[in-house]
Amino acid sequence: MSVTLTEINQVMQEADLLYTPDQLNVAMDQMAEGINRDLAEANPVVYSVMNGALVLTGHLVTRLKFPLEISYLHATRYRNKTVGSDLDWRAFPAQDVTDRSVLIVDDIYDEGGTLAAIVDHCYEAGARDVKIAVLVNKDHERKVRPEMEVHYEGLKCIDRYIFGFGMDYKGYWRNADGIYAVKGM
Ligand SMILES: O=P(O)(O)OC[C@H]1O[C@H](OP(=O)(O)OP(=O)(O)O)[C@H](O)[C@@H]1O
Ligand SMILES: Nc1nc2[nH]cnc2c(=O)[nH]1
Repeated sequence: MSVTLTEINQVMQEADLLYTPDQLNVAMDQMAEGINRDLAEANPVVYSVMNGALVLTGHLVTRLKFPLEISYLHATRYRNKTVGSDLDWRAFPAQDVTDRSVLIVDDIYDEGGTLAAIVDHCYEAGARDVKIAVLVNKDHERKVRPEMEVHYEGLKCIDRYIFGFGMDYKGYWRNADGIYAVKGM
């Protein structure tokens, strides 16, 4: 997909700010409180779902006050586009998670196809327990697995295409320190 810097800059200029950095910090404090409470004795592997979870993971793990391992996996449904399709695994989890506790960290739970596939993969690989932490849960009725539990959720968001704090608009603005909604989307 070709995109110009003019478009990228215009998207930011016209975007609606949904959550400020201060609001994100409060949300991440609350997420960390729950994770510290539940997983302090669990010796978990924390899997950051690339690329979107890169920013959240860095902020979240410094709030966790117990021993853990950090790793990553790369699965993408959107491929820097604004509409998702089938899941493309670009890097499978590397650790042996047999009988381990796993914490999946992702930026956004939208339709849930990504998280559902990752959770299934971890259990198939022998994980004892898989928990999910997301910064944003998009509010709509299109969840592919509505019964899937999200254990640590920072914020709800309206049903628009959002970017910032790890989330992209056509590959850009993952570096924005707030969360924004694209005008008209
Ligand atoms: O709930 P879903 O509808 O499955 O969407 C959520 C996924 O979409 C985004 O990833 P994306 O595929 O855009 O890749 P990225 O992490 O590289 O941005 C996001 O990081 C989640 O992993
Ligand atoms: N950047 C971004 N990625 C997503 N993946 C699923 N939903 C979204 C969204 O609203 N924004």
